[in-house]
Amino acid sequence: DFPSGYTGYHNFQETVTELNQTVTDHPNLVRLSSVGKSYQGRDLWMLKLSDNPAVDENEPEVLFTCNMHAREHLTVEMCLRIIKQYTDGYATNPTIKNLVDSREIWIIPMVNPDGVEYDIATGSFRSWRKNRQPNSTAVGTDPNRNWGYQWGCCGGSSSSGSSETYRGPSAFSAPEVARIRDFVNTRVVGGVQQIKTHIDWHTYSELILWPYGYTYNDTAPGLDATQASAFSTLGRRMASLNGYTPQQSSDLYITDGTINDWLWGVHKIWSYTFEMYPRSSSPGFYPRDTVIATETQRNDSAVELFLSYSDCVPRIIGRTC
Ligand SMILES: NS(=O)(=O)N[C@@H](Cc1ccccc1)C(=O)O
Ligand SMILES: [Ca+2]
Ligand SMILES: [Ca+2]
Ligand SMILES: [Zn+2]
Repeated sequence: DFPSGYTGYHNFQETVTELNQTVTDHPNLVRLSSVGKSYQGRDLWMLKLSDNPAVDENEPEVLFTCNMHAREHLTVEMCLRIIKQYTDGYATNPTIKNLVDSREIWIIPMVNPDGVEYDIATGSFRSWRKNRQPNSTAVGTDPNRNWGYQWGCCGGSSSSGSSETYRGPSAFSAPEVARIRDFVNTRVVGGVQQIKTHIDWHTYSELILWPYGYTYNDTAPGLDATQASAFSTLGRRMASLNGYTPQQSSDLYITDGTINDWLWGVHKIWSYTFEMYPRSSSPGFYPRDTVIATETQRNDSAVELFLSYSDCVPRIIGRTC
């Protein structure tokens, strides 16, 4: 489990308990389901947050994914913060009520439960990143290099099983990735993808990143200048609210097979990565639990702005949808 100084972070079971408690406390706002199983058989839990949550209403849908990388424990706390903010705040905050009533928000707080449990199993952190799926030479596929848009195209991932950025033997070979793919694919209703926007939460560096990651070019097939402008305008506006640095993800380094590139490339979902606190390698992946409240609440206004534009991101540059 988490060592002393870090017990405020949620392990897999504590996350499940928190989700179940949310259902108990707010049965008219949330519905809990699993999108399937991790490699080692843990449920990939997903909470739906909306009015009439048992009904598929014609409302823009939003996806939040957290803890794809095992050691990035602050990110599960970010998903739990969003859940708390938009359930506990519903009765008293009209802005929150309006957003919950007019959107359907899907939250997957722990994308990589096997990796999380492995990272904390000995009581000392192991700096584990990947999932726990064996490969021909080692263990672990990087879930953020295993998506099937421009998979392995461009030197933004590794073919070596021991690498931290191992892309897997094929796209979607990681069960955790395949299960989220399957869920997103079910949200194509009448030929229209219902999910409009997405944030994938990572640590660290305090960045807001948008596609594409596989090319340095600002525009590329399926991402024109207007769309690039909408991505950067919303990205910059959110960065002004949380103090992170906004940039196209390839300005950081080239990546291929990321969730962002697949969600945009295949589904035209406005997909961002937020790299949370800290800015640098001290304390890097392992800030003590005393920072959780501050560093999750730091994103409250950016998340609110994001949800407000989730019906039509190009509205931020004066376009209609
Ligand atoms: N969280 S991190 O340390 O793994 N960094 C991320 C950064 C990242 C995330 C999404 C697109 C491009 C780059 C990564 O997947 O490499
Ligand atoms: Ca609804
Ligand atoms: Ca819907
Ligand atoms: Zn990460």
